Amino acid sequence: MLETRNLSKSFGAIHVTRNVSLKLERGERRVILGPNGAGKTTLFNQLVGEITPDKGQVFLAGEDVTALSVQARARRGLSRSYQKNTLFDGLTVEENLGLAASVTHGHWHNIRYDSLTRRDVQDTVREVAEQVRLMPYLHARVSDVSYGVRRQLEVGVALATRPLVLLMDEPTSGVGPEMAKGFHELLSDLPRDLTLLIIEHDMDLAFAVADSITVLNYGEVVFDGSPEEARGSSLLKDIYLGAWEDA
Ligand SMILES: Nc1ncnc2c1ncn2[C@@H]1O[C@H](COP(=O)(O)OP(=O)(O)OP(=O)(O)O)[C@@H](O)[C@H]1O
Repeated sequence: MLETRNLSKSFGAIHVTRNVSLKLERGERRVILGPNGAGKTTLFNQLVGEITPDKGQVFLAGEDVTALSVQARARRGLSRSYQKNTLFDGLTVEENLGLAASVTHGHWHNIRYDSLTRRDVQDTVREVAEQVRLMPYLHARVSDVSYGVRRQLEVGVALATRPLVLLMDEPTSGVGPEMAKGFHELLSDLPRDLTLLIIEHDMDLAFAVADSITVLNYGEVVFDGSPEEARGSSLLKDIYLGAWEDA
């Protein structure tokens, strides 16, 4: 469903992505681990089209999308849930989901005042709100909800675009342990045919959600395997030092 072949990117003399080849099957849930500066976010930026690789290719559902824009990739089903603020604070949770769903359903005209009343948009909003557990917050203004609810909404907005592949960059960063646990459950309950690629520092999340784990170090894939194999890997213990004992 999502594949990279020998993806490489340098900034000046620094090789941030080195010949990265990944292959995610439809419905696979892959977590990318790696120490700070390993090149995880830069890899995501190349997958979605924000950064052009120096070398290599990106394939989405079998199509070479390397030369396509962010928007063209999004239209083909590649969606990213952003860590940075991409929500409309002055609107409600429902309106934020509705705007994303409106675009998906092609209601570009008079987007705020007309399209949100449409049946197809409302159905998508309800379905997504249930998936990301936002039903109790639908009518709350985004500026009034907690940080954790905002994180859920960011995932919801991405889901409302009906993606084939969803990329998430540290979805639980900054939320407390209780909230993070709820988030793991939420991710585990997402539709099984949705392909997920998640950058994560939190080992609990990685092992709870992943079918497979890829580890980057200095821009290079140093491990690709199951969570069980990852747990047994001495190489990864070396890379992460004490972090594994906390997992
Ligand atoms: N636009 C840029 N210009 C120059 N160097 C960059 C640029 N973007 C990233 N880098 C460098 O590339 C390296 C990898 O950064 P990246 O953010 O991809 O790592 P990361 O694995 O996501 O790290 P973190 O876990 O801290 O988010 C870092 O050394 C960073 O300073």
